[in-house]
Amino acid sequence: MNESMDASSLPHFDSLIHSSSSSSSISSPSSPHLLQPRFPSSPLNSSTLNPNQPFVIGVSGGTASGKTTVCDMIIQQLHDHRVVLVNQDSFYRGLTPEELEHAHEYNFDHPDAFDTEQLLECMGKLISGQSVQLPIYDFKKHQRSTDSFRQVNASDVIILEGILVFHDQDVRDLMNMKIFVDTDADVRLARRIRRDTVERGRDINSVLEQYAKFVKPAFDDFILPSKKYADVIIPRGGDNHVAVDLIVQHIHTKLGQHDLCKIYPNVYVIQSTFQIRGMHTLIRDQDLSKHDFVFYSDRLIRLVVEHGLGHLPFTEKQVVTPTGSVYTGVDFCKKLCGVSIIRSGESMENALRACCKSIKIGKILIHRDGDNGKQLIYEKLPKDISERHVLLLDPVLATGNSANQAIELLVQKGVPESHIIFLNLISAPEGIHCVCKKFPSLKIVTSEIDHALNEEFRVIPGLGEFGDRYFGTDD
Ligand SMILES: Nc1ncnc2c1ncn2[C@@H]1O[C@H](COP(=O)(O)OP(=O)(O)O)[C@@H](O)[C@H]1O
Ligand SMILES: Nc1ccn([C@@H]2O[C@H](COP(=O)(O)O)[C@@H](O)[C@H]2O)c(=O)n1
Ligand SMILES: [Mg+2]
Repeated sequence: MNESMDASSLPHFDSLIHSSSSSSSISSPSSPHLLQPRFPSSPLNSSTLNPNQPFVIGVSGGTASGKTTVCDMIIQQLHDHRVVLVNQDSFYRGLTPEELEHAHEYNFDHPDAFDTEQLLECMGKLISGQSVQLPIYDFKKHQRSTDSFRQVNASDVIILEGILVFHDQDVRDLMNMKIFVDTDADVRLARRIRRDTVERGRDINSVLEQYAKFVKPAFDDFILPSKKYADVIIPRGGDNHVAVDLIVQHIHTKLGQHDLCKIYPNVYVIQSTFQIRGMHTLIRDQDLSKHDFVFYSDRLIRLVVEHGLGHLPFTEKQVVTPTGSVYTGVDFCKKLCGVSIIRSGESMENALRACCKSIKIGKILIHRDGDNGKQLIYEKLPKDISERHVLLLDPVLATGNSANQAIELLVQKGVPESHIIFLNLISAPEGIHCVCKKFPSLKIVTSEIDHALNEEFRVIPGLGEFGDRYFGTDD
């Protein structure tokens, strides 16, 4: 699980640390515990998912690139959320008396300078909603405070910032979003000289010597190679207001989303409006007439289908308008088809036909009461289905067992997983986990994610048997 140390990094590890490594608190890169997964309940590990997990952002970059500045800007703009900042610096190991005597020979830029085990433990607690006391590190004394801590409480957003927060895979796996602050080396060195002489009690010669001996080589060996893990790279750090605004917008969107959308990037819940909530309120009402149930279900289905079509690939197309001007637009994806899971899925066919003229629609029947609870009974699919994008139709996703059976069939027929868009009106979290774990590249588009399944595997609050209510066979 963990990054092993690059052989190329070893020469930069100072002789003092080599010679005293057995007595120093710095662990050997080959310590057996480092080979074990140390924090199994990462937010992306859905089997141990806590539905109220905070959004975790990692911010890395070279020294003095502006990481702390960017984090402060993000925190300021997220003022309507509870946000905490965790600095990797807090987890610097304090130097032993022997190391302190030769502090200028110590490599503070090597991954082993940090207590990553402790960082993982603290992050694990914060992610699971507990408060933690973070160590306070003194850059002048190269020591942690022995009598004071920084109390950090559970939050909606946790920002973990530091030069090497992308180095260790277990730490990376905690993050929902990774930002790399990319600032020119000469700018960084100039800032570092100013900061370290003004704030960290160093003289200019020691800053330059440390930079050449440790900071720059470690940047090349550890920090720069970790840039590839970033989702977003911010050139010019805190000067880049556009990038920071976009990041804050994205975080706002993610915080407003269902937790499952944060975990599974291919799950899309259509943006809720009072119209949509109103229609859901009606179709969930057990006293709604059959006629109205069909009417409002059809309206919602149409919205889901339109939204699903928006996820198909497109090509650029130019047309000439009656004014003689050129309009640059897009051309719809032509190679597509629908597949309905009988019987409820058939209720979605009209909406698909209304949006896509003469679209081919295949059918799959899965019987739920067979030996293993899911048996394929019937299938009729377009012969060239492997060349098409497939809109798979089922208004209610419950356990995900029949959906997986249907998707397996499509994949067997040669449809790439990423060419399948599964459309639902209502999805249960259990069904989403079941489908997304098995088919992570498939997209799910739904109008609402419900609370859970009950002991009879019915979606709660749900709307009862969709097929019976839609086709009038419920009395
Ligand atoms: N855009 C900027 N323009 C000028 N100075 C900056 C800018 N961003 C950061 N600094 C200064 O550079 C130093 C390092 O910035 P900081 O955000 O602490 O970087 P990091 O956390 O990456 O080490 C600080 O003294 C800070 O005030
Ligand atoms: N006792 C220490 C500990 C760390 N450093 C340097 O700090 C840098 C990391 O902090 P940034 O805010 O710049 O990201 C790192 O490059 C270490 O060299 C130190 O000088 N003394
Ligand atoms: Mg900093």
